[in-house]
Amino acid sequence: MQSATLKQTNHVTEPDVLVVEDGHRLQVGIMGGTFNPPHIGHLVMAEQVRSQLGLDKILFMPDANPPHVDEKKTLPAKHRVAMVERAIADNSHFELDLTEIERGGVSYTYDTIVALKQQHPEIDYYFIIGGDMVDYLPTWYRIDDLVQLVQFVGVKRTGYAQQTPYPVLWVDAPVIDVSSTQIRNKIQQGCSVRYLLPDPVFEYIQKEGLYHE
Ligand SMILES: Nc1ncnc2c1ncn2[C@@H]1O[C@H](COP(=O)(O)OP(=O)(O)OP(=O)(O)O)[C@@H](O)[C@H]1O
Ligand SMILES: O=C(O)c1ccc[n+]([C@@H]2O[C@H](COP(=O)([O-])O)[C@@H](O)[C@H]2O)c1
Repeated sequence: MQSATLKQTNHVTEPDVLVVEDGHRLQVGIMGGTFNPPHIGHLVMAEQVRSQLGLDKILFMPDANPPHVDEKKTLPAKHRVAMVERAIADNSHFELDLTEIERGGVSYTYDTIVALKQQHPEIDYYFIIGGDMVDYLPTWYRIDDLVQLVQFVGVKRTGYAQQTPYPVLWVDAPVIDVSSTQIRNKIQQGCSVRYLLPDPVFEYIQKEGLYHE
């Protein structure tokens, strides 16, 4: 794939101004999640998808209220946004996107992709999900319409084929068996989480006293 030239603003609350200068469509991945907190599993899968599919960039998009998670258990958006900023700061291909936080309400991916495609018809979007989530795609809001608008990318265990009624592009990546839930539990138990998330994220958690109760 020939790469397109990106021109972007640094203002995180506005969608980036993306200009295709050589006539090629931009290929942009979306890593959506609660990021409570972001961890190396998210970063490894995003980087593997970017590199293996030759995507121009990956948008890290924290959700406002995730469709399948109990709202009361989710940390306020300002903390999750601050942690994502810190987690992706050293990768120039990664970018924070506040589309869902700013829209508020339940973050249905269909609504998000419709909004993004209206703003940027020149971009092809790839929505990245963990292989385990692919089984749940039939439960997603307006999934039959959504698959017409976005290419789903499933990150799978090497050599493990998965069946799905929907078109999913599979990418192999090392299995990093870590989750935000596991990290929250470890912090609460006073157990080390070093190397499970980037140091700047852990420093933020400590500074703000998150997850200790
Ligand atoms: N270790 C991992 N390896 C591959 N994919 C992952 C991993 N952790 C999360 N994901 C994927 O990242 C996306 C966002 O996940 P999310 O922010 O909910 O993280 P999580 O670790 O699953 O959180 P929680 O434990 O709170 O449910 C989802 O598509 C999920 O499948
Ligand atoms: O739109 C839906 O129905 C839908 C259902 C489940 C998950 N999602 C999106 O998938 C991403 C990962 O979800 P989660 O619950 O693992 O944080 C996040 O961006 C959610 O908004 C979307």
